[in-house]
Amino acid sequence: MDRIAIVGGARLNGSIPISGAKNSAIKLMAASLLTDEPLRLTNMPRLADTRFLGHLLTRLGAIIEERDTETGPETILHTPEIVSSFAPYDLVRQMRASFNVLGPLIARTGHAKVSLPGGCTIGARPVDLHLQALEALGAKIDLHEGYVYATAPRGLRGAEIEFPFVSVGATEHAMLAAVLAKGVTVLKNCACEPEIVDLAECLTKMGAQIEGEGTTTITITGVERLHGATHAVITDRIEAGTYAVAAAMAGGEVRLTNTRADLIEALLVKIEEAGAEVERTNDGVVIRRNGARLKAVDVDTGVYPGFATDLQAQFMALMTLADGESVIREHIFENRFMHAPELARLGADIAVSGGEARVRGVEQLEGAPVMATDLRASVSLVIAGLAARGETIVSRVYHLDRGFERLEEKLGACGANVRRIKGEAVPEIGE
Ligand SMILES: CC(=O)N[C@H]1[C@@H](OP(=O)(O)OP(=O)(O)OC[C@H]2O[C@@H](n3ccc(=O)[nH]c3=O)[C@H](O)[C@@H]2O)O[C@H](CO)[C@@H](O)[C@@H]1O
Ligand SMILES: C=C(OP(=O)(O)O)C(=O)O
Repeated sequence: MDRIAIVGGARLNGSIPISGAKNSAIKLMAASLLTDEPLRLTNMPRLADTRFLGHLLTRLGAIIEERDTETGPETILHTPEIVSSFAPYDLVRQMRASFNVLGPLIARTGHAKVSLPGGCTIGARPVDLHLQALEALGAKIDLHEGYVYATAPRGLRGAEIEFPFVSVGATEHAMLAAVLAKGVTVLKNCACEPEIVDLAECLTKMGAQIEGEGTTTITITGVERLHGATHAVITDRIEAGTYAVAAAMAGGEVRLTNTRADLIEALLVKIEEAGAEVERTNDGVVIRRNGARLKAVDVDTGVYPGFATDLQAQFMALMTLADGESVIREHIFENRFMHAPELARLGADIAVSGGEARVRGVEQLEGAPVMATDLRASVSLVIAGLAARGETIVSRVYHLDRGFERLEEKLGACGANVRRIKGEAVPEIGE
């Protein structure tokens, strides 16, 4: 298993191009199952998660071609025929979003057998809302031995569905099924995340009829069939936010390009409150910090446009060096503070109680061996390592590789001392 070594102390100066969003790309890849024509996705991130999902889609009948073009990486997904409606445990357990093949499989073939999903262990993460939405659309769902068995022999029918609380994955899953259902579907209390808007825009290019994406009510008029399209994956706001925090932590001046400041406004306001300078540009954002000490700032995670839970660990790393006490409350996932004890190994002073963490800033962190526990937790340890005295070695970085493309290269180009220590290969899923 690879590890990442960081020697702290270097300021960051330079430019970082932000990749396409993992959390959008994987849903768009699932959407490709809805048509027998090719879907061409540009601005595609090359990540462990997109690779794993590629293995699953190939098993279901997709032909996938990855290209590096002058305008960037792209992937063409073409599923002329669904050759199997079975998504096995080994190909679904690694990543939550693999479960999103269930809706498209039912919509296209009328039946599916899909393993219950995995993903970051940041809470219980049930899929009850996904299944309730599919049932409301006319699917018959049974659960046996860790698998969802779904049938809809007469096809899916439009319905009115009100989610009892906001779920990104359930909103997307319902959209993926409803686009081919007969009649009109009205989804209420939907998530408004930018990745949902991106999915709606791609599905619309494929011929779907969708209104209201980005608001809490989405109306979908089902169509008989969808066709091929070309779509650019939206910028990864979590990657952008992560490097914004890294720049604030290490100091210096970092320009983030190929992204949108408006998508991380809730974070940028907090970075400004903490004392770093933020300049919103046409294609991203510039973060500057001189040597002055950061100030403690409180944060509450929330649904979009609130402060993203996927940036909470990174912000906690930043607060470990702030002057004063910062209170960080996690409202989305019940177990998303696993980075706290690892940050403590570097000298951070953090007290966790339920969904609240109190971070009392210290003058200096010191490098130490630490362990990545999930995707965003792992990058928070890298961020802390950038400002720690001496060397920090982060193990289990396969978590990080799920969602950060060429991290060492991107940080290294700005002067960070970050290198990968190659270890034994982790067996690749599906191989
Ligand atoms: C691959 C992907 O896009 N992952 C993102 C997605 O996860 P994901 O789609 O899993 O997150 P949700 O918005 O669904 O989860 C929100 C909350 O609802 C709960 N819940 C969800 C579904 C359900 O059927 N039942 C239920 O109880 C979850 O356990 C959680 O407590 O949105 C999260 C919230 O922005 C992000 O942190 C993840 O990075
Ligand atoms: C939690 C995440 O991913 P997943 O939902 O696949 O676990 C994430 O992207 O931060």
